[in-house]
Amino acid sequence: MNVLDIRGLTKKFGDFIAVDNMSLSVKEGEIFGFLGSNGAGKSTTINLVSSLLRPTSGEIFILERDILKNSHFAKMNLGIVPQDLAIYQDMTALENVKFFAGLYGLRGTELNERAEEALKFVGLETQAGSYPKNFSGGMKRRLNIACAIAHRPKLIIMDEPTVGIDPQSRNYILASVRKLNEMGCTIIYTSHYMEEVEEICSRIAIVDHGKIIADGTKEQLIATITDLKDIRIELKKADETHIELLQSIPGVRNAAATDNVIQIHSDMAIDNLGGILKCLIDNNAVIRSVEEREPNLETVFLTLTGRNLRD
Ligand SMILES: Nc1ncnc2c1ncn2[C@@H]1O[C@H](COP(=O)(O)OP(=O)(O)OP(=O)(O)O)[C@@H](O)[C@H]1O
Repeated sequence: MNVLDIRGLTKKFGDFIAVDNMSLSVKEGEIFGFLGSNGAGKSTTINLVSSLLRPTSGEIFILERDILKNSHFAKMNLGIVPQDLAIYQDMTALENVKFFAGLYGLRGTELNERAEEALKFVGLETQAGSYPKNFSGGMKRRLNIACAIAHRPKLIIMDEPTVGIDPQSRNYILASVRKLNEMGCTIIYTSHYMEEVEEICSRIAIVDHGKIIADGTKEQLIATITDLKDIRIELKKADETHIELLQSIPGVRNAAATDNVIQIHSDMAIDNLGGILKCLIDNNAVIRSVEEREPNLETVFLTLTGRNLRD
């Protein structure tokens, strides 16, 4: 069964098209990665699925029911972990979870039990009576997750839940995603951290300018670009001139710099590493290291969008 179906979804803000005729299906049991750079349209899509925004056109189905015609059903089956923390500082951790679970219609003993269960799930049971203002960023994120899962939704959408938190909390959140999935939840996980998506997602869609430009397992996506090699050259100082010159070398499909690391995707069949290094040296670059890698998801993203994920 499809837990989510998006058909021909478009959202315009004035003349600007944030989501452009998008179609997408997520099957029960998937951890579905929704990958895109800043402004690609991920959050707008999530806001449409959670009915915070109304589509300009198109349809959305949760568990095969149109969300506009079955708004209560859609709400009960959906848990959203928003990008911006949605927790109240002046309520305790437990009160926060109870408040959100209450919005989904839970009452009485069931409300108390589910709220405590959700707090335990994110490892905050000993902090039930504490106020989030005293929490670390990672603890706040975990509380945010507890608020979204207490009503036991079938579909959980997490919008960049690991932004700006410590590695320990990040690992905790990734483990929670897996555990929720094992418990039967379907997860949509948006991120612009490629490694996370590669690590936990069974299927990945790449979104760019409001469109899905690729959709498949990691292996399927990589198989679309296996004729490319990935060369990384760390320089003392990289600048735009280097990028422009490299782009004119035969075989180089694209080159981009992040900090002082130049990433080049080049035709596997053309032996041009010597030429690339010579070009850099001739243009006064000081080379710190050179590495050639197998193609990965990042290669796919860069090839398809012409940009690094975190530009
Ligand atoms: N309410 C709004 N009014 C006008 N433009 C908007 C509105 N909301 C979003 N946009 C624009 O729509 C585009 C998509 O934004 P969106 O937040 O969906 O991207 P995103 O992929 O979630 O990016 P990020 O990773 O930064 O959250 C952006 O260019 C954004 O500026």
